[in-house]
Amino acid sequence: MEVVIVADARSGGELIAEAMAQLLRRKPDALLGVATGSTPLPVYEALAARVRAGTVDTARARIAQLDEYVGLPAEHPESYRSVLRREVLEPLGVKMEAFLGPDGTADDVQAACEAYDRALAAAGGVDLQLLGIGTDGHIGFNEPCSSLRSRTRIKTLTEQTRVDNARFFDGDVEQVPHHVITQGIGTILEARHVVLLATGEGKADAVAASVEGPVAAVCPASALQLHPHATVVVDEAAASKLKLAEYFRHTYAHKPRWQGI
Ligand SMILES: N[C@@H]1[C@@H](O)[C@H](O)[C@@H](COP(=O)(O)O)O[C@@H]1O
Repeated sequence: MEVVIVADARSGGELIAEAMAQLLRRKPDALLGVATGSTPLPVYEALAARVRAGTVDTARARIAQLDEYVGLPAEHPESYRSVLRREVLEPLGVKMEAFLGPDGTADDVQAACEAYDRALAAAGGVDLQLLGIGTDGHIGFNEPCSSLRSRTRIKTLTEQTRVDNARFFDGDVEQVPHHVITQGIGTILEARHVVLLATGEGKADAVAASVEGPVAAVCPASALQLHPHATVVVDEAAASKLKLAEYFRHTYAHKPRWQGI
């Protein structure tokens, strides 16, 4: 696992967008796994700026969804499908035909989850999966004690996550669904490169537990320690509880630049 400490969210966005751009230059039909939440927005903005500047071509890029609310119609403005269309696909100029996501309104939710795992595999697997992190260490919607080998499935949100996400539902926690579909931790770990971005002091405890704590289901993001190519990009505030911060700074500062992240 590589930890990169950046000055601020904007620099983190630039760093990860450049990694995505390099991937797309190498593999124009790369499958990018994307996350919702406010943290990844600087990544999408920086990548969209490259598309507008003509330094990266997304004509053949494909986008895969990480998680979804159960029961929200696809056209609901806060369904993650709508959010991703608005914040990722449209700015990047990627068409819905190149989008993969689970059906949050399926009658048979379990079948929809299994179908999504099959669709990801049939698409050749995710090349780069971008993740945020919940204050409790969740990735996707894999709440604490999710199996470290879990597949895409239905989960019940903790109250804390519903409260955290109420800001997208007029601040009204009652509107936040209780159930979600999320790629499992095992599914996420199949991506060729996993990149987690965390910014702000509120994520400092979760980052420290994930990076320097034991691999434990109680902190789902700690599963990234098992991935052969995992990058954790954190701003100064999110890095503030890392005991090995100086070591991470030193190793990244002396890394051959051609290696990228
Ligand atoms: N399912 C999403 C996660 O994928 C995201 O990482 C998390 C943190 O969101 P934010 O980046 O806004 O703090 O929110 C939700 O729970």
